[in-house]
Amino acid sequence: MDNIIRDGNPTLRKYADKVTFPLSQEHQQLAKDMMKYLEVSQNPDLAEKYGLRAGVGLAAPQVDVSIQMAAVLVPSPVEPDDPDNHDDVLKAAQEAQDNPVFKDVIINPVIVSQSVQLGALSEGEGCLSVDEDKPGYVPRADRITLRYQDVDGNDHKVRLKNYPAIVCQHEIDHLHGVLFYDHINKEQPFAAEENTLLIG
Ligand SMILES: O=CN(O)CCNC(=O)c1cccc(Cl)c1Cl
Ligand code: NI
Repeated sequence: MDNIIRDGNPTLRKYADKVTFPLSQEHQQLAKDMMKYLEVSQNPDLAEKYGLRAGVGLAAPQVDVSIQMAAVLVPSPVEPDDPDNHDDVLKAAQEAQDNPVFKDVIINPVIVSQSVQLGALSEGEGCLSVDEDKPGYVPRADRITLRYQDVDGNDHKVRLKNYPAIVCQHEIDHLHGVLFYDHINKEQPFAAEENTLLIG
């Protein structure tokens, strides 16, 4: 996954192609590699060792494959007992990953319904394909109903809210050629429509 493309590469602005089943060997391997990247990037030691930015999602267009596939790994919010104790931090990161809030490779995802209620991460969003900081709220639907196929072609319909819902919308945006900062208010980046839920 050291081949993550950056903003400016036209692939990031394409509407990605639907995936056909059964998955080709190449697409099966890509799904595995993208999830592996997220797992490794969320392990503090390995992330440091390989110089990886942590990610909770990764979309195929970010590795220059314009298909509707994205890996999502939203860990549960486990805090270390003692944040200054390295072993505690590692243990917490492993535990957080072992029972994730949402973990799957979403293929041909469609948001079939979403709340009027908006939500935005209080810290804004980041993207492996956008090197410069883009401060500001990224207003999204706070709750979504998402239909997708997994790598085996099974249909799923899930209801997500708050952080996992935000992450999936960030990834689905990638499949539509949209980047998170497209949603940030240019005049007032931290102005959120009233009754926007600030998350985290
Ligand atoms: O598309 C995926 N990436 O660019 C990976 C790096 N960004 C993140 O993990 C990330 C960080 C903050 C908020 C959101 Cl929503 C996401 Cl997704
Ligand atoms: Ni991104």
